[in-house]
Amino acid sequence: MEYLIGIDIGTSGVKAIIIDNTGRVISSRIESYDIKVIKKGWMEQDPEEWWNGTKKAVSEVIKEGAINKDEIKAISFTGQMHSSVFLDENNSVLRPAILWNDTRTSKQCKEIYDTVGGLDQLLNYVSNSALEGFTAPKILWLRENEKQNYEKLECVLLPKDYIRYKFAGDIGTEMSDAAGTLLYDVKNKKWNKELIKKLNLKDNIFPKVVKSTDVVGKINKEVAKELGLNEETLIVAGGADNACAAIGSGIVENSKAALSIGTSGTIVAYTDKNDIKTKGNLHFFNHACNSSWYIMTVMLSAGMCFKWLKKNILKTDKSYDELTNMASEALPGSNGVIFVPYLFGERSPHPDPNAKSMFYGLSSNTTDKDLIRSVLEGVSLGFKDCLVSIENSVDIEEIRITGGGANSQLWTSIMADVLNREISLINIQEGPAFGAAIIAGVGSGVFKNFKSILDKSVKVIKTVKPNKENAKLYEKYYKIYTLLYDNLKECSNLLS
Ligand SMILES: Nc1ncnc2c1ncn2[C@@H]1O[C@H](COP(=O)(O)OP(=O)(O)O)[C@@H](O)[C@H]1O
Ligand SMILES: O=C(CO)[C@@H](O)[C@H](O)COP(=O)(O)O
Repeated sequence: MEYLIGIDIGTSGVKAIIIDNTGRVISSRIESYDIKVIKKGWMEQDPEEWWNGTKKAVSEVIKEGAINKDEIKAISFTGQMHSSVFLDENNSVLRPAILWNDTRTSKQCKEIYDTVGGLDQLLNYVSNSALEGFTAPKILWLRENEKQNYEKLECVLLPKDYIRYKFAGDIGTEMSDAAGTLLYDVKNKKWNKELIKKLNLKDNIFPKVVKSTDVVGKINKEVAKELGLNEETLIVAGGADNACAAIGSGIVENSKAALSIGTSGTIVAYTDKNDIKTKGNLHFFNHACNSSWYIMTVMLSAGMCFKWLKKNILKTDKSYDELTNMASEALPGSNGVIFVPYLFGERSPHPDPNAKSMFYGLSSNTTDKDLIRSVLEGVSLGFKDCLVSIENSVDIEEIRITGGGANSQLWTSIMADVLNREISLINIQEGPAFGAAIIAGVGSGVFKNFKSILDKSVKVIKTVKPNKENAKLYEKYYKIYTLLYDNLKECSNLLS
């Protein structure tokens, strides 16, 4: 038997999983860590914590899997996108990593637009708009605020590439993570030297870019010894977490999309075309398979809204299942209440840090059941807003739902009704780590290609059809939902 390890450097922890050469998950382990909130909007993590977490998670997952370590053929990596690891000439970390959800760089985003001459020009360069979370504004921030660190800066890496460096000693990245830096020419697959020059950034700090499935070396002898792994274990480049989550859901051909109700909410749609026009309200990144691309929307708070309602408003110890049972007793439409989910501002389809969340339509008859249902409906309306934008660029025939929210029958049926689309549930809920293990398998030759192994291992286990009557009601709610953002934009700006 041959085995493969996938490692996901997530925001709340590192997850390691082992799969076998049929794509079956053998064991899975998470080691959690925290985000350091330095001050409002400043989010950091120490790469050393990722590394310690990784070593623990890998040791444990091997123990739990009870497999012969010599049969582990390859390891690959995935992780949070955009977060910056700054290295000096000795490849030592210069300062804690600035994370993808850090918003300290609004000034630098404006500088990027001013320097290149606006959104259209930036889209011509890198196919994406300047968002605070992306890597480029973080490098500009370092240059302006920590001059000494910028002077010592020799390389910028993404989180999973730093961990890959610790495993193999190889400094580099691959296309799907390079795409999220805002300095990579996504269409033509190379660093955009012209943009790097315009921004007057050092041009030697961007590492070589390989394909996700490239074998970048063998495991470093000391790490092999420490983790008890065979020195012949291959290290495969890997991919960004959203690309790997898409692979792990079988999104490897046109007209398929994955919709994830996690802490944030994403829709990722596959495309083999490099000329997608997005107006900057969608992300357009390189995929980690088939030399393709994907279009993505990101809602900053999706499942987060439900967690917030449970903890901050209802202040209850009831489980999510108990709460959704309560919500199922409220009628569709939540007794006239519409929830707008912009708890952290929003990214898609409105890149607007000032966007505000609200319950609209509260009355003296509103119950806690209505509030819970309205949160599930409001988050689903946010997904509808994203889907409408994506479908202006590509056609989607199949939507596969994943993430914690997909555990709820009620939420998935509300989603089907709001989107007025059939939704598929799949057997794999391992997320990006599973995609990384698949990449390890394709890269090391254990699997022939992505499609053949994913057709075998990722199966649709259920389809949820929309209820026509509810869909009609939610069509009306969607109209009101979009009007709420458009009409209250000025008030939201005034309140910010
Ligand atoms: N049984 C459930 N019913 C409804 N929602 C759930 C359930 N379990 C988890 N969730 C939702 O999923 C969210 C967590 O999603 P998950 O994909 O596990 O998180 P992350 O994106 O942080 O990895 C929770 O905040 C909650 O909103
Ligand atoms: O910013 C993005 C994508 O553009 C996020 O999806 C990050 O990639 C973080 O992912 P998690 O660790 O929260 O899953």
